[in-house]
Formats: sequence, C-alpha cells, structure tokens
Amino acid sequence: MHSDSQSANYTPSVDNQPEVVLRTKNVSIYYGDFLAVQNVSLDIQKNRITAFIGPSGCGKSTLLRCYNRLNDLIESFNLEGTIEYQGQNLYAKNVDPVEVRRRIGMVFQKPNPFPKSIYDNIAYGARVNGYKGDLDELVENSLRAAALWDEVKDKLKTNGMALSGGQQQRLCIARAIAIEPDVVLMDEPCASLDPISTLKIEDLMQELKEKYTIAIVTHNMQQASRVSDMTAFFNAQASEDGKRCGYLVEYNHTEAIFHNPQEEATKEYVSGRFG
Ligand SMILES: Nc1ncnc2c1ncn2[C@@H]1O[C@H](COP(=O)(O)OP(=O)(O)OP(=O)(O)O)[C@@H](O)[C@H]1O
Repeated sequence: MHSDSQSANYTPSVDNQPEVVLRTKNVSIYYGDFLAVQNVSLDIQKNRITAFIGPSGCGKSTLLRCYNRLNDLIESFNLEGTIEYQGQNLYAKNVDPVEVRRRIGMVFQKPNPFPKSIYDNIAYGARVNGYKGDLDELVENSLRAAALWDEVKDKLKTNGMALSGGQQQRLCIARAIAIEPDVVLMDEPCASLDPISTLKIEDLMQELKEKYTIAIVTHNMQQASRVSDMTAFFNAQASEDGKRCGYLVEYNHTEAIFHNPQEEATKEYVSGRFG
C-alpha cells in the first residue's frame, strides 16, 4: 500500500536548521477500526506558517486536531507513533491535555465567539487561568494583535455574536492569543469569510507568525501559496478494505511544492489537474 507515499514523505533538508516546535513521527490515526491517516512524519517549525493541503477526507483536520489533543474528546480516536511538542511526547501519560490546549490554541472554520461581550470573549480564558495582570490591557493588546481593536474599541460591551463573520473570526483569533499560546492551529479559518475578510486574516497571519507558530488547514491553494512558508500535501487512497486512508505525499517549502514538486500527484494537485 501507498507505493508513492513510501518514496515520498519527502522532507527537505532544511536550511538554517529552524527550531522544530512539533515533531510528528510515524503517526497513524484511527477512528475505531478505521485507519484515517497513515504513517505521517513531518516537523512544524517555529515562527513559520505551515499549510496542510489536499483533497477532502485525506485527514488534514484529523492530524491538525492531534496537535492540541482535541481528538481525545472522540471516544473511538487512537493514535500510533509520536508527536513531540518542544521535545516532549504530547501524548505521554503525565501530560495534561488542558495545559496542551493552553499552549497550542485553535481557531475553527466557523467563527465561534462565546455569547458574551467582546471584552469577556477575551477576558474569559484569562480569568479561568487565574490571570493576575491587567485585564483591560490584555483585552486591548489581544484585540490590537488580531487587528480588531480600531473596529471595536468603542463597543467592548457589545455581544461578540453581533460582529460580522470576519470580525468574529478575528475575535476568535484574539481570544486564542490572549492566553499566550506558542502555537495557533487554524482549521480553514477563512472558509466562511468573504474575500476582503479573508485577506485581512491572511495579513494578520503574517504579523502573528513573528510571535507564534502557525499551522493551517486550507482548501484554498492560492491561500496556501500566499501565506505559508511550508506546505504539506496529503492525499488519500483506498486500502484493502476499500476505505480511504490519508497519507502525506510531500512536505517542503511552499515555493517548492507549488513550483517544483517532487511527486507527480503534487504536481497534478497544485496545477488543478487532480482527480
Ligand atoms: N470523529 C470522527 N469519527 C470517525 N471518522 C472520522 C471522524 N472525523 C473524521 N473522520 C474520518 O476521517 C477521515 C479524514 O477526515 P478529515 O476531516 O480529517 O479530512 P480532511 O482532509 O480534513 O477533509 P476536509 O478537507 O473535507 O475537511 C474521513 O474519512 C472522515 O470521514
């Protein structure tokens, strides 16, 4: 199985040895008996944007959710292989998933602000974590970092749900960074946004990567080529039982994936000739 994935799982010899934040080693992911993702190895590098691209069902979101142990909430979920965060096994028995999610935040496809004021959307996590600093300052700084402050500074008591979709998504990003994570995972963060809001989020990502490491799942190849430094292309193929299993075809600098891919499948996918 996976003849091309075996020649692949292509990872570049990386220049300047950037620091690895999340190391994925031979990871296979199951939902019950179903092997959703097979044998993925890739490193997510510090202060870079890593994009996961590939056809529907190849396991991009499944893998992304493993990085902050969100799949733990699914009873049938099982992971083989290892994911190391800052050199530590993320799935070791003594690791607290709640602490993992504090360090590795997530922004979802559909903006999901709390049905609370804009202010409380940001302050909530800090309060829960027993934040001792100045909450007003934290709210302002987080909203500024998410490029939302100027639009909402006069209505911080307004319900977050009353904002536009694009503003809600930036509020969710502000909420994610308010708890000062290291990594922000984004699962198709622009899928429900108009082109202008999408560009705002893309610009924002460029600013955020100065401080955070970002991994993003996107269906939008232009977006991957515009925003990411590294791109992982996944595909799915039928296993013996006819079920489709995802695997990593190729992982490299975004420029190489889009302009000089090593694998035929990548070439076809990025040129739109896939399937
Ligand atoms: N909670 C779950 N229980 C069982 N199977 C699941 C679950 N979540 C995902 N899957 C299956 O795992 C496979 C990978 O799904 P996943 O959503 O990770 O793919 P994806 O590449 O992100 O797809 P898309 O681009 O359509 O979002 C699919 O076959 C999907 O049906």
